[in-house]
Amino acid sequence: MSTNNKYAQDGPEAKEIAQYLPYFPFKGIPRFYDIGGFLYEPAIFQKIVDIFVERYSVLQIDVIAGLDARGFVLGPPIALALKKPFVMMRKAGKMPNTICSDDYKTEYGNRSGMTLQKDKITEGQRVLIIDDLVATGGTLSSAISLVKMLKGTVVECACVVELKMFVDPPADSGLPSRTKLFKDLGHDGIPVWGLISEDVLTNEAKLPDGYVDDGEEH
Ligand SMILES: O=P(O)(O)OC[C@H]1O[C@H](OP(=O)(O)OP(=O)(O)O)[C@H](O)[C@@H]1O
Ligand SMILES: Nc1ncnc2[nH]cnc12
Repeated sequence: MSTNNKYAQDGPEAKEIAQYLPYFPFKGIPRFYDIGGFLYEPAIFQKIVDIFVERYSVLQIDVIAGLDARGFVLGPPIALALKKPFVMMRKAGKMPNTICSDDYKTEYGNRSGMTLQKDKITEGQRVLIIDDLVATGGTLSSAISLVKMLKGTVVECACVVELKMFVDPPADSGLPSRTKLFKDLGHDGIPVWGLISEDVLTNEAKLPDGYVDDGEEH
């Protein structure tokens, strides 16, 4: 069974939503995409949820997993609409009785393992993973590992934003490759879907005078 492919990446709906996803220099990178933009616009937030619900309403899913922290904002309304259980994949040390992935890297930082409570996925269950954005794929890889540790199957990883520059960058670019990372970890073949890519994310935030990048990691 496959997804409902009505909404193409960077299609008209994606282009509209992209206007509410500003970017600015933060955490030491030039383009940090801020989901706070669309969360502030109920009609746009609702549109995103509706698009995800439509895409996955035709797929057999047992559990929806959201990633700490921004996947916790997007996952629950989608899980409620699809009437599926929602499980949290949290950064280490936050929940009892967990399994833990290996440490992983994001576009701008190193992370200790991601965790999941042991009883939240059972053997053979079909899991949809949800996050706001995929860049290097380090975070999604940790989530996929957790599902595999509990013998579940990841049906897809779904994100509002997919930064395509990391999918298969030229060797001389210096960028990490998501394709290589997934292959090295045995995750190749697991689908990743993003509604919006950097190609249409053109809303550069106007920075206030005196703006400083006070993000956690540099
Ligand atoms: O594909 P990657 O390179 O791994 O980057 C993507 C991840 O980075 C951000 O999370 P972050 O760890 O900054 O956590 P936050 O949601 O708490 O800000 C984002 O929400 C994704 O989970
Ligand atoms: N460019 C980016 N913007 C927002 N969150 C991110 N997480 C990893 N890369 C990111």
